[in-house]
Amino acid sequence: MTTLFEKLGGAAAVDLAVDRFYERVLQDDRIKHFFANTDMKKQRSHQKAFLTYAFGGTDKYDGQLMRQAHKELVEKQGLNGDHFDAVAEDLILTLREMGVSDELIDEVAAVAAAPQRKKDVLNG
Ligand code: HEM
Repeated sequence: MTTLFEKLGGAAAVDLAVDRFYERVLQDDRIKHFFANTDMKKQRSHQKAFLTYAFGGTDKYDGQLMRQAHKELVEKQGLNGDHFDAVAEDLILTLREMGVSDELIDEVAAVAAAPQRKKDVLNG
């Protein structure tokens, strides 16, 4: 079975995409404020984590950890579904810009915005 991660080009593709995705997220007025106090290295590792999960490149997804990591953002900064969707949209635009096929983009979108994942991040 070829995973979505492999179809997209594996770790090399994630590394390439992470740079562009990172730029896009930090310029997005809908969500950039969440990263205002996060250092650059952490921000990059965050975008990479997001992408790797979205590409199905890890089996280490831990719902409890996701809840913990975003709990304060939800409670103190009002992180909500619109913000989550904005990040997912930035990911789709990044992949489109990179020339990834619509078919693969649809697959990524389904994984990235999987209901359980969204629920975990938003502490729902
Ligand atoms: C599937 C979706 C997501 C995944 C897999 C994910 C992944 C992670 C992980 C692994 C951490 C803790 C480690 C780290 O800081 O690198 C984290 C923290 C964080 N996440 Fe997410 N995240 C997701 C969605 C979001 C969204 C939608 C936002 C805001 C728009 C967001 C903003 C943050 C911020 C600001 C932190 C704290 C960084 C810090 O320590 O300053 N995340 N996320």
